[in-house]
Amino acid sequence: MTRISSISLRRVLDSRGNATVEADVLTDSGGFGRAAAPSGASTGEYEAIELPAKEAIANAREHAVPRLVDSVYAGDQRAVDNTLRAADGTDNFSEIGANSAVAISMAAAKAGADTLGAPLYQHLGGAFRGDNFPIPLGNVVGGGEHAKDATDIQEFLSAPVGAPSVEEAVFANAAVHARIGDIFDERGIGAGKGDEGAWAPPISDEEAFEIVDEAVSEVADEVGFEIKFGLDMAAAEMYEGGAYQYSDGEKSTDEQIEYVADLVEEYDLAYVEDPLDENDYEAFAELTDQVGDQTLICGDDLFVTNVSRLQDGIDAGAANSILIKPNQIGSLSDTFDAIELAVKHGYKTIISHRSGETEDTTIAHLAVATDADYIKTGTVAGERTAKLNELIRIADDAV
Ligand SMILES: C=C(OP(=O)(O)O)C(=O)O
Ligand SMILES: [Mg+2]
Repeated sequence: MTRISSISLRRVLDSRGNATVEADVLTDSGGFGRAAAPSGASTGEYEAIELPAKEAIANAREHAVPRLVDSVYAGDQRAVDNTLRAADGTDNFSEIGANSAVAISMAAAKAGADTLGAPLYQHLGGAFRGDNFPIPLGNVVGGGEHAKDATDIQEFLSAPVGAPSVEEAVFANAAVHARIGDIFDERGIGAGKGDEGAWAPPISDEEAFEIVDEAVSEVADEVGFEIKFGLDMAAAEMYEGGAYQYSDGEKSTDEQIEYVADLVEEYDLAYVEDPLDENDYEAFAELTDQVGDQTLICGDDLFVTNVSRLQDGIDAGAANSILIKPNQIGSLSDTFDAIELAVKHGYKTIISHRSGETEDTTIAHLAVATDADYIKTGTVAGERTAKLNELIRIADDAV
């Protein structure tokens, strides 16, 4: 009933104005699914390969589409993804492109859900999902690879850990974003916005900590529940010549560990993503040993949603949480495998957008389907609110 009858691939715009791959999957009985690949800027060294959109589309049309159409059932996600892997023939989707692969994989899941008449989160997660919601981590200030002449730290993330509902959490993050804009006005700081819609001010990390801390506690007082904040340090992007390069000087690995541990203490950080280089499991383990009982130490570029890198991290005690980005690995099945391994070992899971996004809402459903602890999908820009609003709709049984 969910047999794939056709697949169309096209170039569409992402939020940075770059071309990305959109896939439409149709089934014999009229089910339809459409999904688009996101794209990273601060990509991990070990991610699956994104090809230029035209090349990814041409290669997928030649190698993957003929194997899927009239043969594979969209409702059988493993079969779809195994076929994509077989059509590609490499470990990292460098032949058909992880962008074509993930778009087809997600579109097939949506076509399967549509044919079955179920919301995507229910098709992926089962009948008992849909009551628990992830805490949204909202990027409110940032720089790094996402904005020029702004903070060294890539993302300062509002974390409404005490919110009674996903809706209130989403609005709390928007209020923190707005309050930070007011503080910039009060201080005469002119701030543009980075790729994800976070403020991108020309200030030091130190001043950003002060401002985010103030905004978070003011909004927490207003809304009446706890809001903390966290960071994505994207430290692999800063690591050069054996040290972490900041605008005001460099830090050795030991100094970086001490700096992050002190920040966790001083600001009671809820979350720290990629505090160290993506090849340094040992330093990650040292930091996790020091502060892992107080905060989440999360691997993004470290794990790249890859079960074998995650297993290495589990063995080394390198973190206590994992960022999950389907396009880092190229298929939903591989994404689920990473989530299952993480959960089995007590890791928290954070489903994430990329800095280049589209209006696609698959990750909102993925987060609910897998009962993820957090979702990181921005705060205010349209391609970010697409996911946040979808979470609100899921909670309202309106999908
Ligand atoms: C969302 C992120 O950015 P990018 O998509 O550029 O990797 C991140 O690093 O977590
Ligand atoms: Mg990251």
